[in-house]
Amino acid sequence: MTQLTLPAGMEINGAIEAGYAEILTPDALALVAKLSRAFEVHRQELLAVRVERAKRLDAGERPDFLPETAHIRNGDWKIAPIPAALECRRVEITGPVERKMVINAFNSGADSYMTDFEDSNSPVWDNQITGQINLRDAIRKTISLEQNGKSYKLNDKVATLVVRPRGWHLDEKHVLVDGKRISGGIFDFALFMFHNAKEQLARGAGPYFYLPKMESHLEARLWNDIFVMTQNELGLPQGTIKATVLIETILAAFEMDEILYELREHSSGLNAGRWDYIFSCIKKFKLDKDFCLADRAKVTMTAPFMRSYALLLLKTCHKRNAPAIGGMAALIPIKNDPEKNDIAMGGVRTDKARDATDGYDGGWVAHPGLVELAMTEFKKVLGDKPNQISKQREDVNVSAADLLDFKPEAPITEAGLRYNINVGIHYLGAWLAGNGCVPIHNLMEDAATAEISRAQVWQWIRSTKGVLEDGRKVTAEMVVAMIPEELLKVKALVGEGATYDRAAKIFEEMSTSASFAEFLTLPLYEEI
Ligand SMILES: CC(=O)SCCNC(=O)CCNC(=O)[C@H](O)C(C)(C)COP(=O)(O)OP(=O)(O)OC[C@H]1O[C@@H](n2cnc3c(N)ncnc32)[C@H](O)[C@@H]1OP(=O)(O)O
Ligand SMILES: O=CC(=O)O
Ligand SMILES: [Mg+2]
Repeated sequence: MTQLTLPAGMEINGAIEAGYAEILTPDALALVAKLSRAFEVHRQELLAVRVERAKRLDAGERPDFLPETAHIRNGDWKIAPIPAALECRRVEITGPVERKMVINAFNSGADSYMTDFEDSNSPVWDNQITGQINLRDAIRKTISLEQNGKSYKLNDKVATLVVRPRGWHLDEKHVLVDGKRISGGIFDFALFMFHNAKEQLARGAGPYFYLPKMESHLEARLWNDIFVMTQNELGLPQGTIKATVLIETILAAFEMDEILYELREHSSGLNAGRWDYIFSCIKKFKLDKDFCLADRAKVTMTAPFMRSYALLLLKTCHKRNAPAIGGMAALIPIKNDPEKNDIAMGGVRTDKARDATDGYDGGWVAHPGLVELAMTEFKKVLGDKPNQISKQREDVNVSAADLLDFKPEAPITEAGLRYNINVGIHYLGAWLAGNGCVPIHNLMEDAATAEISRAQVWQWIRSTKGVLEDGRKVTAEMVVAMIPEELLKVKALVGEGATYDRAAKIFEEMSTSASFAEFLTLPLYEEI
C-alpha cells in the first residue's frame, strides 16, 4: 500500500489503492486541512442550529419569511453575471461519479452534466477517491474505459461539468484533522478545486458546483466563505467559482432571495430539488397532527405546495438575473416494454414542458435516453435562446400559507405502504453494497427518493391520519409483518445478498424507533 505524506494533524484511515496518491497529494491535503480547520467549528454550529430549529418545529412552530432579511427580499440587486459556459443549461444530466457513467453523461448531448457525490452516490471511500480520479481524467480528456466489449472515450463536444459535493450533514470518516472527522462536502470540494479549477479555466469553463440540502442562508454563507478562502489559496480571481443551490428543504424555500444574496458573487442560480424537498416537508412536520401526505406516487409537482414552491423559485431567480433549473422526473426508459416506455417518456415530456412553459431555463434528466426529448420540450419554448432569464414572473404571488398547503392527503393504500417498504429495503441494500442509484420498479431511486419512502412509513405509523383507504390504521406491527414479505420480493429480483438482510433490519429499526433519524445515510454510513 502506498504511503502518503500528510499535513501535520491529519490522519487518513482509508485504504490507499493504486492512483489514490495522485489525488491525495500533500498540497491538496493541505488545502483540505486548511479549510477544515477554518470552517469545521462553524459547520457544527450550523448543524446544531438545525437541531434546535427542528425541536421548535416539532413543538408546533411554523416557518415564515424572515423579518430581519426583508430588506434583502425587497432590495433591488442582481447576482454577478453568469459565465458563458453556464448560460445555456436547457438539459442537465445527472449521475454518480462512476467511470463509465461519467463518460456517457459527458457524451449524452445534454448542455451540462451534474456529477454527483450526494444523492446518487454511496460515499464508500473508494467511490469518493475514484470519483475524483474520473473527474480529473475527464476534464483533461484522457478518460477511457474498456468494458463488456465496448470502448468508452469522450466526444469532441461534451457537456459543461457541474460538481455536487456532499451536504453539510455528512462527514468524511476516513479523514481526521486534529483527531476529528472532517466535512464530506469540504473534502469533495477541496480535492476537486485543487486538481481541476485551473485546468477547467484554461479549457474555457470553470469550477462550477451544485450545493445540496441547505436549510438557511447562513449555511449558504458558509459555502461562500469557503469559496473566498479557496480562491485566495489557489490564486484565483474572486468570483471564479459558481454554484447553483438546490432548494430542496422547506426551510430554504423561505430564504431563496437570501441564499442568492449570500452567494451573489458566486451564484449560478437555484434548482428545484423536488425529492429532498418532499422528504424535508415530511421530516419537518412529522409530528404535526394536521400533516400527512398521501401515497408517494400521488405527491407530484402539481400538488399545491409543490406548485407554489416551483413558481416561487422561478420568480425569485429571474428577478435576480439568476438561472432557474427544474428538478428531475424519476421516470427512466423502460426496456422490453414499449407500451410502458411510451407512458414513462410521456411523463418526462409533460414534466419538462411544464417547467419550460412556466419559464424555467432548464431541467434535470436521470438518463442519457431522456436528453433528446427533454431538449425538444425546452427548444419548443426557448427557440434559439440559451435561456429565458428575462422572463419575469411578477404575476406569481406565493405566501407562506401556499408553501405550507400540504395536499393531497389521500389516498394512503396498502400498495403504497408496501411500495415504500420494498423500495426502502432495496435501496438501502444497494447503498450498503456501494451503489447509490438504482432502478426500482422502473423508477430512478436515490437517497432523496428513498428518504421519502422511509419517512412516510415512520410518519404514517405515528400520525392519526396514517390510515389506509380501507380503514386500517398503519401500525408498527403491520409494518414489521410486511418487511420480511417485501424482503423476499426484493431478493427475488436481486438475488441473495447479505446487505439486503441488513437493510431490512435497519429499515425496521428506523421505521419503528421512537426518534426519527435525521438522514437515513447517517446510520448507514457507520456500516460501510
Ligand atoms: C433526487 C436527485 O438527487 S436526482 C440526481 C441523482 N440521481 C441521478 O443522478 C440518477 C442517475 N441515473 C442513474 O444512475 C441510472 O440512470 C439508473 C440507476 C436510474 C438506471 O441505470 P441503468 O438501469 O443502468 O440504466 P440503463 O441500463 O438503461 O443504462 C443504459 C446506458 O446508459 C448509461 N446511463 C444510465 N444512466 C446514466 C446517467 N445518469 N449518466 C450516464 N450514463 C447513464 C448506462 O451506464 C448504460 O451505459 P452502457 O449502455 O454504455 O452500458
Ligand atoms: O437533489 C435533488 C432532489 O430532488 O432531491
Ligand atoms: Mg437532493
